Amino acid sequence: MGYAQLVIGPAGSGKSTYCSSLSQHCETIGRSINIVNLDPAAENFNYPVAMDIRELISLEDVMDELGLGPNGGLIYCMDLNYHMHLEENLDEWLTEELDNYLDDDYLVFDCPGQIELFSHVPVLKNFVEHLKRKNFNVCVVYLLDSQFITDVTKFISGCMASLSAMVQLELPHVNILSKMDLVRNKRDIENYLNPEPQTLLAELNQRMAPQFGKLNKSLIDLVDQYSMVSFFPLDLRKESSIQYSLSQIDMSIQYGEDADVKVKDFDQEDDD
Ligand SMILES: Nc1nc2c(ncn2[C@@H]2O[C@H](COP(=O)(O)OP(=O)(O)OP(=O)(O)O)[C@@H](O)[C@H]2O)c(=O)[nH]1
Ligand SMILES: [Mg+2]
Repeated sequence: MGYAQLVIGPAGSGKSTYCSSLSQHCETIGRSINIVNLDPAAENFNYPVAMDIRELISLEDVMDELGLGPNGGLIYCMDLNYHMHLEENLDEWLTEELDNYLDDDYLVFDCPGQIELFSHVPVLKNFVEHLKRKNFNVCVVYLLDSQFITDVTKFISGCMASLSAMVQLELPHVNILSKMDLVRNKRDIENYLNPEPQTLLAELNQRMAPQFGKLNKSLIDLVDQYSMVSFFPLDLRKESSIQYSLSQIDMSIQYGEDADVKVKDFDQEDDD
């Protein structure tokens, strides 16, 4: 059994930075972890790259040859079904690369930020099926920028994007609020880490015209029913914060038996 995190989230939400901090953290604690670049548009990394999709396909070539823009080009690059005509397709490339990893190996996939990849295009879904066939326990790590969460409407839109990924990928799912170091007023954010549905609804109603009342109620019910209004704050300056997120993720993919101990290590007090 292998283990994998699929790191997704809106463009610029901090996925690659998270991967590099995680890589450093694991090096510090002497844990083996392999970061995979799945972003054909990526230019440079601050982490050692174990596998790199750019070996297979480059966004620049696709844009040049097919006359696509950056977003269309990226979706093209990522789609397994489009690769039939390539000498080597993504499926084969993955199979070959994954064969280098043994039981118990832990992979972290740094995905591109195009929201289409996890909202309606089946690319990541196919990719996940492939990992499952290869006997990987996979979970989604959805990163949302803390700066999104300064008001309730942005929060709901971030939740909806996360929900698309949950519905489409059907995997264990960990929501993380990234860039906590940028949060000035901690109290604002704390209200959103584990909010009461009723409070959210009241805020939403206050922000919007009265005719949206029913829609707001349905939205909040939906978010509540998927019990997804729960984000872990991640502050990359703090080892304890990285450790805590990692322990939550590990639990969701049943990695390691000492997960309980790791949770206890986290001292919430040092956040203040
Ligand atoms: N202050 C702060 N800045 C961050 C943090 N994480 C990422 N950033 C900054 O946010 C920007 C985007 O970070 P990336 O890690 O490239 O984000 P990404 O999600 O990989 O972006 P795409 O791959 O383009 O979707 C960069 O300027 C980072 O330096 C963080 O924890 N704190
Ligand atoms: Mg990135």
